[in-house]
Amino acid sequence: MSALIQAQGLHTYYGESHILHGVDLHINAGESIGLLGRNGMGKSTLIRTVLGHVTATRGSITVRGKNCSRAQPHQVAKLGVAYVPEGRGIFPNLDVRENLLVAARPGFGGRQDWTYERVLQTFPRLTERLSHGGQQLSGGEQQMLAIGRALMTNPDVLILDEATEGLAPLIIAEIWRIIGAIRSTGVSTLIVDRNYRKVLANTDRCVVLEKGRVVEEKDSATLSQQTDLLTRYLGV
Ligand SMILES: Nc1ncnc2c1ncn2[C@@H]1O[C@H](COP(=O)(O)OP(=O)(O)OP(=O)(O)O)[C@@H](O)[C@H]1O
Repeated sequence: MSALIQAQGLHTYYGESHILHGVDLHINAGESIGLLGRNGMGKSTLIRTVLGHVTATRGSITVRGKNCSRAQPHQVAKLGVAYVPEGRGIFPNLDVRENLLVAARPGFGGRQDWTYERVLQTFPRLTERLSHGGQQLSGGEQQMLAIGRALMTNPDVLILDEATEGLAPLIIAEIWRIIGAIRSTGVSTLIVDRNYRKVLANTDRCVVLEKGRVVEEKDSATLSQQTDLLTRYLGV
């Protein structure tokens, strides 16, 4: 299987701080990957490096075989990689409908699978809020809108960093349902979430980071049985 995203030997710094120490990551078409590790281990930095928000000082990144080691975020996005950032990034002054439509564009190779109607079918709650401004939405609705906006770009890979952070339990359950629904359509997902059990249950494979290094990489079903490893690396 050819990897949609292939990162090898990434070293990333913030100023003098050396955060990633030779990280490899690959995501195949249709695959769902979890990124696990305690706070501050480099999960968001890895995502930001792959997306081109930060440039690795060493290592290589390819997306669909194209060299993206020095790519800008919009170039990575054009290759079919969508990102739902921690903190959401919706337009507060636009209503739900406008927020979705302004994000719409064909995916890589002109794919237009995710129409406005289809996105709304996935998010019944947004359908009830179409004319509400972004700033009038609850945190959970804003998160759904952020995911909906990412889908409007017809991505092949959807990256979710702490998608359930700070939300009420019922809304969290709804977000996981949505992630499952997206996964079943064949879109690849890369998921970071504090609830490692949910990550393990909703992914094919997990990569565990500790202090900027990959310390485990296993299929999620196997890893979920290995409580010794989970205790060691996730402190649970
Ligand atoms: N913009 C930045 N400038 C300097 N240091 C940073 C910056 N962002 C993150 N760091 C540091 O880099 C390290 C890795 O952070 P990162 O956010 O990638 O970890 P994480 O595994 O995603 O953890 P968390 O769940 O807490 O976000 C931490 O020590 C953090 O303090």
